[in-house]
Amino acid sequence: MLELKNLEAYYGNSRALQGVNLTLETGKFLAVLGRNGVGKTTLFKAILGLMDRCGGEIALSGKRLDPLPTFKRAHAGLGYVPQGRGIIPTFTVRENLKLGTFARSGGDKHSYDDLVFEIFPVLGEFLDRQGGNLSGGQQQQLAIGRALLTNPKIILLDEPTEGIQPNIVEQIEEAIIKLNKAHGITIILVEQDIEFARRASDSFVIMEKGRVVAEGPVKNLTDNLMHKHMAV
Ligand SMILES: Nc1ncnc2c1ncn2[C@@H]1O[C@H](COP(=O)(O)OP(=O)(O)OP(=O)(O)O)[C@@H](O)[C@H]1O
Repeated sequence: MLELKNLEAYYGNSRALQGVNLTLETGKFLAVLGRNGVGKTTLFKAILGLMDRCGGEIALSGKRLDPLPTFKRAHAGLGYVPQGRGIIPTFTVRENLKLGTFARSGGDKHSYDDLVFEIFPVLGEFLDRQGGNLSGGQQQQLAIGRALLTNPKIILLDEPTEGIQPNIVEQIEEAIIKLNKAHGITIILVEQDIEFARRASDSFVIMEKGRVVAEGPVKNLTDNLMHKHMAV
């Protein structure tokens, strides 16, 4: 279980997260929704230890993560697929994937090495191609593959379908759902594509101005709520 208690995060003196409380059971799928600039990416960065200043508590399976540096949070089981994918363009696909393995904890037996190429065969075909020469959709697959190679318990995905051509969007969505449903990986997804969020997730939170303003099981994610809190 992942638990956030009164999580705050600051850019300088500006408080971008205003005390977020959240509980996510192992193996579940949570969608984090909200307009641009409400703090969704900041929430991910705070969970991962990528903010300069935070307050509150983060615990994974009862173990406090908030005192730990980012690499130890990765060892504890947090995988990240950042907005914009974060592929190193001059590294090959093989080298980009290798980066994921550096974030594993030693002696970890459970490995998704084969699964990466099973769900994204194109990565196996393009192992020696530079990351920067892949299409946007292929780069997104690479970013998800790299996160999988960290052997995560939870993957945080920040707008994985943003700017991706429609034929690959479907593959990426199905892969994310499979990682959750077939492999038991807990997923937290930031997404503007509400239909994907509805289809894939068990529960949702909607953020405004650094706070959670609505939450519940996904069946309660009504059109009314969407209109009230999102630009649809
Ligand atoms: N590096 C930064 N320095 C200062 N303020 C920032 C920085 N990054 C984000 N912010 C501010 O923090 C707030 C939350 O931004 P954040 O990127 O977390 O929102 P978001 O919900 O992820 O939006 P988007 O959907 O556009 O990615 C915004 O007001 C934003 O302007």
